[in-house]
Amino acid sequence: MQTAERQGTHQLPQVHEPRNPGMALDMDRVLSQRVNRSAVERRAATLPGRRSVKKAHQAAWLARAISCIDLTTLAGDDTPGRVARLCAKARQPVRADLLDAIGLPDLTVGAVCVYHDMIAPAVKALDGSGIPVAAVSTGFPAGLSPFHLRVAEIGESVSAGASEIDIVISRRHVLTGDWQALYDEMRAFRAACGEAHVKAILATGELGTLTNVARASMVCMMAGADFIKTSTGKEGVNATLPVSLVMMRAIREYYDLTGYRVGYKPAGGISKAKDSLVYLSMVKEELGDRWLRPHLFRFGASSLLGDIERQLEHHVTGAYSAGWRHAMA
Ligand SMILES: O=C[C@H](O)COP(=O)(O)O
Repeated sequence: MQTAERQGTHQLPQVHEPRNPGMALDMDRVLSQRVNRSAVERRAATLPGRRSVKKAHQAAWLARAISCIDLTTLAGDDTPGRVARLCAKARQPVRADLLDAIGLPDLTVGAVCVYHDMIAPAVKALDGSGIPVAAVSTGFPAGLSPFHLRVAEIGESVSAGASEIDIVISRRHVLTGDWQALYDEMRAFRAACGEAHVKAILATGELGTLTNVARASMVCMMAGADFIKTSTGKEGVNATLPVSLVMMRAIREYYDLTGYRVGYKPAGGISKAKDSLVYLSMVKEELGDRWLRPHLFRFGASSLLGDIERQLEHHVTGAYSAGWRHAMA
């Protein structure tokens, strides 16, 4: 990273990013997506071993990871109290003395991500912070409720104050190769979001092949997705490096085709600081520095922040604290 970037996201100049308007469904382009699984897996396997994040810059990279977290709670026993505590963590993700030590006293996470009923407490708890509330929607996680209810759910969540909506696609449209149906569904979801940004959750662990992942990514971007996201966190297999490579390359191809930058959100099972650094270096290599900002990259994670805080504490004090001290996130 360059010197200015080592200061962390909050000192970076704001970049204006025009919103992806989508385009007509280009079936030839969709069907031309073909992925060689073993080549992708070989390339992905080389990533964790590479030391692309130098030790001296690690605190800055960890801070960058924090700024890109969608701090998430998606549990049946969520309460306004739990969400308020999570939002306090979102406002001040790391102990104040550690933030001062790394020179980023105003660091926050990228967003707080909750179910619909928890939007109101989250909006209240984040008032004045500028941190957006993201809501999972459209019958999350399976997406199998009646279509009109899924569309209506988006409207309800936007009215309740969510400015980001994480929709789930109908996996059956991918598994049956009905790309037109997937496109129409995604377009309707995008329209229902209005000004709120929409993240399309592909549930890649249920799509069967990496070729399907590439095609579904392309269709959702053509239909106007602001972000494509791997997983709900509830599938048997969630974010992986091979899937991320495929989705990032689809994002790059879409950018080359249209000039619009679509964001990327790996989600589910990312809980270690060192894994977050691998993802960041992958984004840097595959998409470039411009994507290393919260408006184009997020981690969907419920427990990653706790481990990053531990690593930052070690970086600043030379000692590790016990894991239980970071229980909330
Ligand atoms: O989108 C976010 C995921 O649901 C979080 O998954 P996680 O609990 O495995 O971090």
